[in-house]
Amino acid sequence: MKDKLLIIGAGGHGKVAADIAIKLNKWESIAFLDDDVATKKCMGLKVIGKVDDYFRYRKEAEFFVAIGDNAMRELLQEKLRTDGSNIISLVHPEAIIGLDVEIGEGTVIMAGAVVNSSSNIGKGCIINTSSSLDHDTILEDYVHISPGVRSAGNVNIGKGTWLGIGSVVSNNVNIYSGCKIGAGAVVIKHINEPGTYVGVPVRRIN
Ligand SMILES: CC(=O)SCCNC(=O)CCNC(=O)[C@H](O)C(C)(C)COP(=O)(O)OP(=O)(O)OC[C@H]1O[C@@H](n2cnc3c(N)ncnc32)[C@H](O)[C@@H]1OP(=O)(O)O
Repeated sequence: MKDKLLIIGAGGHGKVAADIAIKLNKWESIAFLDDDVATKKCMGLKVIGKVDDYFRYRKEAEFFVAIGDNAMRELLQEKLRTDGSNIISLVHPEAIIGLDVEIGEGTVIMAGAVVNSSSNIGKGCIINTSSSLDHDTILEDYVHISPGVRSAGNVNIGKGTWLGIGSVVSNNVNIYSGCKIGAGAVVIKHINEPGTYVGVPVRRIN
């Protein structure tokens, strides 16, 4: 463990990641890297360089990639990893994690989220505020579970899929990689093709 944490991305998602990191009280210093040179501070923490500056800090710091877009987060996290950077995950002290749960590197679990027992959460996932994933969930890498999602037991969610705010997934359902599930949508059957799905129950719109 290193005593410096660099959060990549000083936007809204970066703020929430920083909030968790500060509350965890594990690092002596926490700062941001961001390509917007106009942003000098975020959450009272300094922005000390651009994203590509990670390379010169990679021996002395740990990193968290706080970019909301699943594809961009994947690209950057994989680049950092290839260059030997140490990527951490962040779990809010008021998230509830069941027994026998695995959490991949670069994943964040936010305040009030519940991940129930025997679930396997991939790398670079976002499990957002007050969402719940029930027992035996599998999230592949770089999935985003938005605030307030309710997902039942034995659900599998494919790589890079985004579940919109307040969406609901029934038990024993698989959702394919690269899907967008709209705000408030209800998924009651397997989704076997990438696409954007909305409504109750969901229908594909593109
Ligand atoms: C902490 C945070 O803030 S995390 C972020 C959380 N944010 C979210 O969860 C946002 C979720 N996003 C959505 O629901 C979006 O509407 C998406 C991704 C499903 C679709 O976005 P787009 O592809 O831009 O679709 P667009 O807005 O053009 O809408 C296409 C049609 O689908 C309808 N539609 C879009 N979203 C929904 C929805 N959630 N439920 C029902 N209908 C919808 C639109 O009304 C429109 O219908 P029309 O053609 O009859 O006018």
